[in-house]
Amino acid sequence: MINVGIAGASGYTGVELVKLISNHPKAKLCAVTSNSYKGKSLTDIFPSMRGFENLICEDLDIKSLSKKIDVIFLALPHKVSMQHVPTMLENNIRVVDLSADYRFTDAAAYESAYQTHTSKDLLKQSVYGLSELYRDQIKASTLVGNPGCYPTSILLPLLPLLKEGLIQPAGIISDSKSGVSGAGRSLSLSAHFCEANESFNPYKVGNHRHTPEINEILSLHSQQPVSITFVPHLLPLTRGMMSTIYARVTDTATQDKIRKTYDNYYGDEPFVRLLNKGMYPAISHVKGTNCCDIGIHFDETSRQLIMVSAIDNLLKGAAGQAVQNMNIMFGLDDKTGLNRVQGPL
Ligand SMILES: NC(=O)C1=CN([C@@H]2O[C@H](COP(=O)(O)OP(=O)(O)OC[C@H]3O[C@@H](n4cnc5c(N)ncnc54)[C@H](OP(=O)(O)O)[C@@H]3O)[C@@H](O)[C@H]2O)C=CC1
Ligand SMILES: CC(=O)N[C@@H](CCC(=O)OP(=O)(O)O)C(=O)O
Repeated sequence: MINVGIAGASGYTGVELVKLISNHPKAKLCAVTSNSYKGKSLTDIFPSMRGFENLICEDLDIKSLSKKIDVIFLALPHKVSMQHVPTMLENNIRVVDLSADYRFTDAAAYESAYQTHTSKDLLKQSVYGLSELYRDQIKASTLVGNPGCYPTSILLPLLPLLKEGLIQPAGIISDSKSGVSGAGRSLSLSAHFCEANESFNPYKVGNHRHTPEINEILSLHSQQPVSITFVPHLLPLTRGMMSTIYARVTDTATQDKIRKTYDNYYGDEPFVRLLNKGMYPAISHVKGTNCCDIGIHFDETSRQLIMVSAIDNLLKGAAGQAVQNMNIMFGLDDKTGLNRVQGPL
């Protein structure tokens, strides 16, 4: 059994992790932490979590945690994770960090979006946790920077085609939409019911913090630096995310080559599903699963490719992918403890 701790269990991704680890056949939930609910049970915080009365939130005390856990999920805000990770690694605790603190290799790119990084040395050691594309590095890693939710929905469709030279690095556009749980559990005006309900709006146009993350990863897999146009929108839904991505193909690309490339990269992957020609994803089809569904439309005349992807932002976009990464780190099958098929909704 893998002994697991979850820091930030009182947040939206933290509580998803609690549910996943509690049902995981090879992992045991040994500790949960919260900043403001210390001493309270998960049932006190989330009345729907019946049966978790004995799971009491504790302080993030690394010495005490190191006696009982092998791995910790950090469902903490950016900048908070980096205060703890160096000591966790020194105490032989493996880390899957859901914040942005260890997603970058280039500290300057991190700092362009999040300001000062205080544990830059560890960026050389951390591995980007996009499970399907970084599996070999994740296997050998003690520190995984779990990808952002928008980056997951954008990189999964783009990376295989970019790596194989089938799309042009210039002029890629992603028009993306997220449910409100993407903003986390703490209160904010834009996540207020009356602001989000029955509405739909773009936000952080031209300056969203995920743009440098997406560009860094795309550029690492491209012949030339990539600078994507990324526009996020807020959907009046609790959970779910969709990205509609536009790219120009290269001269060598054909419909057949594009589909075969996806098949080569994802044919054996349990959680990435390329839909048949003419079929497109829906948020309702991936909600509650760790899946990323992808549908494509290729216009031979204009040489324009449209890729549409859908994920559950709290699962493949956060807690589900984090558990998939833990499975890979500990030599388990990716699917262990994760859903490919929705339960009753
Ligand atoms: N929501 C999403 O869809 C996604 C989120 N992420 C990332 O995952 C992380 C968690 O997100 P999410 O669950 O949405 O956030 P929430 O705001 O819902 O939860 C944040 C958690 O962090 C705890 N916390 C806050 N400040 C501190 C602190 N100074 N010290 C210790 N604990 C602290 C909170 O504890 P308490 O409330 O008890 O004070 C809470 O448990 C973030 O980095 C986020 O960007 C990544 C992908 C998708
Ligand atoms: C709707 C909403 O506000 N979404 C968040 C992104 C989700 C998230 O948590 O970002 P990370 O994946 O980097 O942690 C945002 O736009 O900042």
